[in-house]
Amino acid sequence: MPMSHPLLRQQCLINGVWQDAMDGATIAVSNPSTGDVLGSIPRAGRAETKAAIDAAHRAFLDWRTWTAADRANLMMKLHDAILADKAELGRLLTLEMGKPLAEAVGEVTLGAAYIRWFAEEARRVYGDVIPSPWKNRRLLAVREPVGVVGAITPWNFPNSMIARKLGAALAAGCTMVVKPATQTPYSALAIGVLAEQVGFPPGVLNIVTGSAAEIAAEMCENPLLRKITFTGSTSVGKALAAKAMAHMKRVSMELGGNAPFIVFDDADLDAAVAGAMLAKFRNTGQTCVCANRILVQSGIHDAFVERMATAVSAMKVGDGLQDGVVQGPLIDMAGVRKIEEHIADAVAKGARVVTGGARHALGGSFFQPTLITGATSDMAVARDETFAPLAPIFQFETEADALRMANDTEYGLASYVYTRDLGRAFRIMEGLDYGLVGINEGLITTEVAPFGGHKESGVGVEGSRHGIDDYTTLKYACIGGLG
Ligand SMILES: NC(=O)c1ccc[n+]([C@@H]2O[C@H](COP(=O)([O-])OP(=O)(O)OC[C@H]3O[C@@H](n4cnc5c(N)ncnc54)[C@H](O)[C@@H]3O)[C@@H](O)[C@H]2O)c1
Ligand SMILES: O=C[C@H](O)CS(=O)(=O)O
Repeated sequence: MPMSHPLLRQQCLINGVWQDAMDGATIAVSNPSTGDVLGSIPRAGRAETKAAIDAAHRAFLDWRTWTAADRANLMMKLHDAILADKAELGRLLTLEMGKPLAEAVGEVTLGAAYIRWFAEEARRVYGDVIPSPWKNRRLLAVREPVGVVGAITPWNFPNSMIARKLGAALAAGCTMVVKPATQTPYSALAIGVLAEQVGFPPGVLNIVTGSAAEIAAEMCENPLLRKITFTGSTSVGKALAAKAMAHMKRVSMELGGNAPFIVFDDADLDAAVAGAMLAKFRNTGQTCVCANRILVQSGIHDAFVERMATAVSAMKVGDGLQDGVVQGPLIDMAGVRKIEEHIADAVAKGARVVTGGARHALGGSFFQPTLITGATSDMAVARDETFAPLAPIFQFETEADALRMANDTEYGLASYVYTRDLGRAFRIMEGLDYGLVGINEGLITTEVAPFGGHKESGVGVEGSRHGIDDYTTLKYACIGGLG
């Protein structure tokens, strides 16, 4: 019996019609806190995805003719509807993903903010009137919507990762086919419910759940689909980008991270500990911008470890719907095995567990928030994205050591530095090879600022005044015969 929730839909949304997979196949969706089955979703594949792309193309031919102001007005109705239902959307998100309810409602609020931001940006998609080199011609460069967009999104932020793509796409005049993560489909489907309620025309937003490989293959190969935007792991993103480029699709890739969190001797200790707790343990350590390595200068090291150990051991672990819980379960047992591997590898190479280090007494995929010291660059935790509540402390001596250690990774998404020396703050910010830098701040994401990675953390930028560009194309018009 599926759970009771006012925004629960257990079908795909294609051309404004809620529908099952053509062969009736389904996939169960479970609550990671309890293991209970919440419901199911269609196991759709290529045929359903083709139908969704066809619908999105037909809708695009009309949606692109709407004025930017009319698109923006409808987007603001979606923004208002999301905020009006943020409590229920947050509860649904916690049920399917496990994050603490306050974080879930915060994510829904951020998702609405992306929709509002791009509703405002819709009317600022400017082109150029170019000074002509010819007396009898006039030159224009016009920004137009790229067309039908395929979006594939992760489980860790099942609302805001869709909203920051959907907002930019709708504002630019594009239509979309979304494939949400199989573990967390209901937040996406709930956005579909609200879009339908506020009056988005059928086919503007389509949501297809099921076989990731089959759905992605249709997105890559279907000539009516012009762009693929992906948020997820670097390994999947690289493979998907290669397939998409084989068919000359535009691609945006928001991929994995391995954020350094640098603390200098002159840092405000309390602020640095508070920032490290946010950057490391938000979403139970399952964010792309999580501090994966905490680099602490030797002079402040012991004091930092003592304060951090107190904060880490004080966190309440449990079902995200329970009051006071700040750490939920990992999404699945694969996540548990990965943190166990990282801890075992680190200890075998000389690290010390200060607090945590084992599965939580609650069982299932709950894990003790863990702090280790004596971490070194030869450890797995230094090279791979842990994506779990594990805080490894590395020690460094000089500014040059800190930058070298921080940049010693193929990733380049988020980074953080705590210092009260302004010159040092700029030297480190300018030396970090990352798309995002938090200076004396551990949580920096906002819809108004650009979000995108360097190196193997991705291609493209989401949010900010730049985020809409990837959903447009430039057309050059040369008007001659003017006598
Ligand atoms: N840079 C960012 O903005 C950002 C944001 C959130 C998460 N992430 C990254 O995402 C990862 C965690 O999310 P995840 O576990 O859902 O990632 P994932 O790559 O396993 O899955 C992401 C999406 O891709 C789909 N997918 C899986 N295999 C596929 C395939 N072969 N072809 C096409 N699609 C496929 C999944 O169903 C899901 O919808 C982490 O690495 C995290 O850093 C990055
Ligand atoms: O996991 C990656 C998300 O982009 C995290 S954030 O909420 O956008 O910072």
